[in-house]
Amino acid sequence: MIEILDTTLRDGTQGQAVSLSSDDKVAIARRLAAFGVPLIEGGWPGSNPKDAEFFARMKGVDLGQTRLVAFGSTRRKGLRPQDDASVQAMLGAHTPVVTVVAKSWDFHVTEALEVSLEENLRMIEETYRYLVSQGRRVIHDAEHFFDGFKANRGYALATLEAAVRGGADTLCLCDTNGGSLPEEVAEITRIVVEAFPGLRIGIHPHNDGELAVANALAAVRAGATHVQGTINGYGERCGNLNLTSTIPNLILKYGLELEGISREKLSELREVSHYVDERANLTPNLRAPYVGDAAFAHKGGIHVSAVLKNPRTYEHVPPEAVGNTRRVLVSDLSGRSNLLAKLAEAGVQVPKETAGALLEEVKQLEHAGYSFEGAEASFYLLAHRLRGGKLPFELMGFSVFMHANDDRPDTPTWAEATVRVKVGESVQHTAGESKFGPVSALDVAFRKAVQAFYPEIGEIELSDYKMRILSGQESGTSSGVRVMIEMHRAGERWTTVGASRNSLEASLKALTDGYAYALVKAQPVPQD
Ligand SMILES: CC(=O)SCCNC(=O)CCNC(=O)[C@H](O)C(C)(C)COP(=O)(O)OP(=O)(O)OC[C@H]1O[C@@H](n2cnc3c(N)ncnc32)[C@H](O)[C@@H]1OP(=O)(O)O
Ligand SMILES: CC(=O)C(=O)O
Repeated sequence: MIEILDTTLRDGTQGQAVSLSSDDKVAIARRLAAFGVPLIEGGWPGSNPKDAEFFARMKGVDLGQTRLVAFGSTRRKGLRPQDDASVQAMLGAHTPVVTVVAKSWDFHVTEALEVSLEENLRMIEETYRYLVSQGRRVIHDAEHFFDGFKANRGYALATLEAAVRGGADTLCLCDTNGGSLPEEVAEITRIVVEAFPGLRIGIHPHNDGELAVANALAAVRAGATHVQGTINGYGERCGNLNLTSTIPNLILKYGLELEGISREKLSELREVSHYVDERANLTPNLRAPYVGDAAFAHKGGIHVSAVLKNPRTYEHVPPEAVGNTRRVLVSDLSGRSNLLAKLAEAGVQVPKETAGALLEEVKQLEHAGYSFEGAEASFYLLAHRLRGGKLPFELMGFSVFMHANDDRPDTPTWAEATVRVKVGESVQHTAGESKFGPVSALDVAFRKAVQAFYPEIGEIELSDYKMRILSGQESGTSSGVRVMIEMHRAGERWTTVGASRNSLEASLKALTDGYAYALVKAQPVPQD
């Protein structure tokens, strides 16, 4: 049975760009407890008022089977634990479990702590004896254990012995600098497991060599039964062990049982990962194994063709096992299978023989700068048109003027736009203005032209607008651009694409596709 200690709220917040309010910390602790994480390290109460406040707020919170853990360090040199403010703050958090970081590398003892090797051993033993006497379970975080072991094996093992004499029940071996290799971790962990029978041995790897997951798995194979990491791998420098990759590896690949986190619970993994990113105000990693949007996204035509026949051909685990979904991407690397699968998602059945024309057009447009991979609404419209479906309007032309008031520099610039749009048999010629720029003015003019015929477009809002220069085009301001636009209405979101050497034309194409998609989707889909 493997015990997971989540340190997202402590070591995770030591990562660059990771900052959590105490509200965020409470919410994340609740979510992790509902997921079944047995130990949640909430922070260092002696470090800052926010962490102290978090532990005070958590006193009234029921986390079920989950136990909250306070973090701290061994007593300062020359002090009794009873007189050490940091040790007292750990106790003041009133958690049943504490994790204590202690030095195990002789170099660190003399260089960073600036104490003798003997004093460090006393600091460990006395701190733990005191914490245990106060009713705490003590997890010993052996900082730099692997580097320490390689430098001075005898001393590194002596620090563990001091921890055991003090009453620690878990010896967690930390790869603090994150540079160890899996074979070293496996060998050293095995030696420690054999040297301390009956004690729980743990692993706390960092990801500086991008080996944290491999190192955790190596340690577990060598006998470690306690694993420390963070959701999404947040943490100091390159991050901590990513639990969102490690937990499914332990359960699905090694068939191990995890305390509190069952196979069924694993189906919440993607949601937990995105919840924590949302709380931390960080964009989810597209390519995150198991939980990322791309983790089960198939793009190559050959892959899609095979996946549609049997998903195991290109998927190492079923996406639903971790709460993710399979996605088929449409691009210039597509075959007819991609297109057919994408159309089927939208409820449109097309025989494989008639998908050739659509495939050809997709490849031509992608060559011209379009990207349908993330612009599923534009792809849908393209398919609709090629299958003889009518579009609700036709854009016939547009013009844009920018006005700047040179003699009144305090007056903002403003844009004026006109559009000509054919709706049914009627040609509308309308104008719009905006102080927010030419795309906004075009939008005002366009809505004016179309809204009398389709009042529902008044409910549609723009949520995102991205423009980027097309790769491979190094022609300065005359380079082609691609514009991606996201729109929403009543909880539904869709994305469109436009590409051109003229940024306004690309914008207007993506914008009008966005409105057309909403109107076309509202009509019944004609079937072949
Ligand atoms: C591997 C890890 O992730 S360990 C956790 C690291 N996390 C953090 O440091 C975040 C929270 N830290 C803090 O808020 C502050 O650093 C505090 C409150 C802990 C200490 O602040 P300060 O008292 O101003 O000390 P400062 O941060 O400058 O230096 C750290 C001190 O801790 C000492 N120290 C380091 N490790 C240990 C240890 N295991 N046991 C005892 N003392 C330690 C250092 O020797 C140094 O002492 P010195 O001031 O006598 O030189
Ligand atoms: C304790 C800890 O966070 C480390 O050694 O990395």
